[in-house]
Amino acid sequence: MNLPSRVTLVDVGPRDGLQNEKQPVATEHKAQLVAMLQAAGLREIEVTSFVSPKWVPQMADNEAVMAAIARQPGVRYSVLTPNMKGLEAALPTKPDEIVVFAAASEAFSQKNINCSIAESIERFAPVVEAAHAAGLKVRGALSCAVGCPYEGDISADQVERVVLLMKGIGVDHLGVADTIGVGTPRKIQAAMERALKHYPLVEVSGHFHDTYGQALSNIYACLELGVHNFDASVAGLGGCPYAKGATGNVATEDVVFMLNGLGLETGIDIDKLVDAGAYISNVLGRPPVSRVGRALLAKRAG
Ligand SMILES: CC(C)(COP(=O)([O-])OP(=O)([O-])OC[C@H]1O[C@@H](n2cnc3c(N)ncnc32)[C@H](O)[C@@H]1OP(=O)([O-])[O-])[C@@H](O)C(=O)NCCC(=O)NCCSC(=O)C[C@@](C)(O)CC(=O)[O-]
Repeated sequence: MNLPSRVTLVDVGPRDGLQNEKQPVATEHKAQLVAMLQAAGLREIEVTSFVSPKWVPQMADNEAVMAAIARQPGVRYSVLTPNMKGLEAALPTKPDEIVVFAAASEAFSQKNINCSIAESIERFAPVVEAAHAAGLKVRGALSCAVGCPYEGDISADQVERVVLLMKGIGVDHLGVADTIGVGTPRKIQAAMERALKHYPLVEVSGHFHDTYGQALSNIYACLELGVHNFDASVAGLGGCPYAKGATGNVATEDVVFMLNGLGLETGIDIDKLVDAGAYISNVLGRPPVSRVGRALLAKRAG
């Protein structure tokens, strides 16, 4: 089987990873995390979100974080914007890309962004148009692509329905997200195939939480389809505020270790990545969730 020879990883740790932290994380630590990720070779980093600070207090310093990052040429910095208010606040901070986020589940859409799927698409349409007018690419995240914490199983038909809605408003890239990590390889492939019916391979990505330990298998299953863009979160940081019990995204270190073993290029230096994971874990006062991170740190310590 021919797997893609090169894989692009978006580290979503600074946003998805930290958004659910109860203790405030200082802006300087967030900026330092971004600096260490780019030093490790990450070329796409999801930095923050322009959402309501009442809903997600940890992201309230979005403007300050965007001002504090030391931008490196060739690195793309993305931010989440759920509505025009978010986009208008984000644009002056000069992101390279914005992310709108819908769900394949009505209940999750209500809990996460306080509106139905149809209303969310209506809200995103002017965001996409304005982002394009500003020369920015728009990624779309599609949450609960295989399962929802409120509705249970989600069918591939439900996924395709929202994929088409996103495509209809001009979203450039479609990220298939297993928000609560219940997906297994064939289910993930079924959801992914619906995205691939409407988006080219290069504009589809996987975003897999590792709650049930399936994320690496799911990434491999997507590689088998030729998908070569994935989100991951350094140190396995994260969890969604609207998906109780869901753990973080698959750890970037674990993904890079697997891809290195498969001989697939990422351009990422795993030792520097482990440093970034150790740094933020130290800030948070707990060991990295990443098994590779923990193993390599233990090896270093002798
Ligand atoms: C979407 C809203 C804002 C709707 O929230 P709402 O309450 O329906 O909005 P509203 O328009 O009625 O406004 C209510 C208040 O929020 C303010 N407001 C309104 N919009 C903004 C904004 N953009 N930035 C800052 N403030 C905003 C607005 O100004 C007003 O302020 P007030 O008058 O009460 O002082 C809210 O539901 C929200 O912020 N939700 C948070 C969603 C979120 O961040 N979820 C986590 C990220 S998604 C995710 O993690 C999943 C993903 C992407 O990783 C993939 C996966 O794994 O599934």
